[in-house]
Amino acid sequence: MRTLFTEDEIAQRIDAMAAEMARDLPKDFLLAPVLTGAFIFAADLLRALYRHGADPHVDFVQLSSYGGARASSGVVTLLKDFSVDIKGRTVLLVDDVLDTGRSLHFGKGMIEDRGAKDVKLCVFVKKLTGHAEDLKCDYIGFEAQADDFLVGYGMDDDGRKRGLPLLGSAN
Ligand SMILES: O=P(O)(O)OC[C@H]1O[C@H](OP(=O)(O)OP(=O)(O)O)[C@H](O)[C@@H]1O
Ligand code: HPA
Repeated sequence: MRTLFTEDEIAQRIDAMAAEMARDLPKDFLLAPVLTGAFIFAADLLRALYRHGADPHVDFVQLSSYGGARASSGVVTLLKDFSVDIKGRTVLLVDDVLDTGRSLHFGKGMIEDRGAKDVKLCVFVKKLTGHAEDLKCDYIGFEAQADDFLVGYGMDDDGRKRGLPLLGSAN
């Protein structure tokens, strides 16, 4: 396992992202993390937002397309829907990694279909893949190479390594 970004680098980057979001987003925005991978990033981001004066509502959605594999199945399955009505709201959809882009594309489509006022996309790390879905992210923490299989900071390798506090590459 190779370290790509340390705990300190991650904390500093999240603080800077939160400062930008707290400045730019409306006071009543909804923070929507995509389970499972985004739960660690979302927890740190939420507390950094609070330190910067933003106090959003939080609601989770759960999507799955990889299972235990290192490559996308190509099909995104909705495992848990939003619990709140998102009509008319500004939603910040938060994921751990953008790879093919299918998951965020799917989540964004759901939010738009439900009549949100605005959808912003935020990702902890964007892989420099030739994205299957052409998605514009509003907030990007880090970039990684397409051939790195990322682990740690919420990201798993067949269910393991989510708790690793840094961002690593398994290959
Ligand atoms: O851009 P993509 O190619 O769609 O890949 C990104 C998605 O893949 C992972 O989810 P996964 O399906 O592995 O579920 P998990 O979050 O439960 O690990 C990750 O958490 C992202 O949601
Ligand atoms: O590189 C990755 N690591 C873990 N989960 C992932 N889901 C998409 N890409 C990745």
